[in-house]
Amino acid sequence: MTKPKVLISDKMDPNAAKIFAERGCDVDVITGKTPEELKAIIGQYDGLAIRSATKVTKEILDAAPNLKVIGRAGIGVDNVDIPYASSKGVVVMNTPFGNSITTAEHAIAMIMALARQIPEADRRTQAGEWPKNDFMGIEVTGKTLGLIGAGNIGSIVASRAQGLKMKVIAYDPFLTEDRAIEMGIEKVDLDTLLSRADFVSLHTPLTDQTRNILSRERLENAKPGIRIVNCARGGLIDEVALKDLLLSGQVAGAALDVFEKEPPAPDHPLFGTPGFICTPHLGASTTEAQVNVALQVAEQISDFLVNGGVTNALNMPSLSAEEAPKLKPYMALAEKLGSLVGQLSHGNLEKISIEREGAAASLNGKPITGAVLAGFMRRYSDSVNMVNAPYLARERGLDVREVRHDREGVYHTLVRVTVETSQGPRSVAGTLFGDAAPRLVEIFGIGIEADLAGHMLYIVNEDAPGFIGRIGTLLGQAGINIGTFHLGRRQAGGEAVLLLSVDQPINEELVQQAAKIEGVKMVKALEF
Ligand SMILES: NC(=O)C1=CN([C@@H]2O[C@H](COP(=O)(O)OP(=O)(O)OC[C@H]3O[C@@H](n4cnc5c(N)ncnc54)[C@H](O)[C@@H]3O)[C@@H](O)[C@H]2O)C=CC1
Ligand SMILES: O=C(O)C(=O)COP(=O)(O)O
Repeated sequence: MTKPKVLISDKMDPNAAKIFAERGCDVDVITGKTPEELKAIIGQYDGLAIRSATKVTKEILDAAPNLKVIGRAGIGVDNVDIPYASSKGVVVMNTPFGNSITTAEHAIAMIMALARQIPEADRRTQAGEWPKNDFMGIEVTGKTLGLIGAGNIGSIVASRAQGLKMKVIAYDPFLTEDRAIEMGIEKVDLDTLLSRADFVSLHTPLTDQTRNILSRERLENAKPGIRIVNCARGGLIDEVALKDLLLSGQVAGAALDVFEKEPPAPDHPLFGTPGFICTPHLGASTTEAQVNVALQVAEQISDFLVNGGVTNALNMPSLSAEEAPKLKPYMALAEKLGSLVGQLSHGNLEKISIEREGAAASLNGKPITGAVLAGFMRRYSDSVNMVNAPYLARERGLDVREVRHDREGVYHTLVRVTVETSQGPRSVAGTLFGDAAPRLVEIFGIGIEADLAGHMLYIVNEDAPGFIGRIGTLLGQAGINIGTFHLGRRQAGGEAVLLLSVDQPINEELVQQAAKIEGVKMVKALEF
């Protein structure tokens, strides 16, 4: 049997190459390639081990017919086009915990560096000055630290900051009151956090919800003299606004480890701004963390290529060979239902129930529950997969109920997902056609039949003549082609839902235009 070939395309601890060789893979270490150069060589590899520098785009994936697995030695996978990798059958894995302590420590280092202006004081002292009178710092003891995102890294930062006698408050839609109490922190909304925090530290992935979360408006309305640390992802902060507000004194200091574009241009607006310090994406760069993630990623990739084992995959379930064929379509259904309910629910999400009815009741419920939770939490975390979703849900205090009904209802098999939101319970249900094809059959109490796939538009409206024509015209004028069209309603003339699959992504502007059409109560663009 020929050995699987693996490429390590980013700088990685040498232990990774050693493990690959020991576990039966041929490994090449070729770093620093341009996308064009990578495209030229990627075709020969079965596995790719990366950090954040390699961008695994559609073009790279199209040039990689043999690629079976991508392993990220680290956490964030926003440099990988996961939907496209999934469509090409490429498994994407990360190492969700290997560098979290190290990154949390970097955030703490940034807090201290800001409080005492260490980089500037060092620069001027080494330049021969003795600027003792120019640097009046602040103590962190007794100050309030506001965490945006309290997952793995955020919660480690919280405990370290508590050791420094800071008061910690957090904004995270997935943080329950119980978990907050356990961590000894206070859960608040974002505006409250910004009005109270002396320091803010960001620890979320970059998603549609978190992009520009520290916008100009939010920064302008924050507590005067606030200090900001970002060791998560570029794109979470409006960098130009940050410069203006540092200059005005509204923001007293900012420490960035990550930038919207990396590496940033040499004339980046923030460079040279008083109160601004930065590091070149060093959050994960310690010997300990790099050994951890290199070993883990090499073990995971080689286990997959040599034995078929799946660990920390973001787009594939872990399953035994016997159960797999029967459960696979259920898991696809479950993930779609979880994702739908996650995309349509807002507010404090503390409870989720997964009911299996008819044929589904007799199956192993764990993978189905895992798939629902993975779909549900996907938009909150890069690291969630069907295997770790139940664990993460438990850790975050999400109350997960699994219910089996042996009776058969209208459908021979049914999976129902209900979340308790601050607006009350919201439930969706689906079945399998021909035991293979997942279909949504109910949405918030309204019967409908639809395949949940690709780009979709969900509309709640008053059932009235002429409405569908108006939506069709709007999409047509925007050059959006409708693939499928599904309707449901409570009763004639009552509340109706419309679910469209479309060939192009729907932008926020179009959503706003659709929301203005007469009779429309709610519009949401969905992605599956
Ligand atoms: N600078 C560096 O070198 C490193 C950066 N990172 C980045 O740190 C970030 C956090 O990593 P982990 O803590 O491991 O991830 P995690 O998945 O454990 O935690 C992320 C948290 O953000 C929360 N969140 C999601 N959407 C939110 C929103 N709209 N508002 C507030 N909170 C929201 C989630 O509920 C979750 O608790 C990731 O972006 C990761 O890529 C990770 C390692 C090294
Ligand atoms: O693990 C992560 O998310 C990181 O951002 C670390 O990035 P790096 O591997 O140091 O390029």
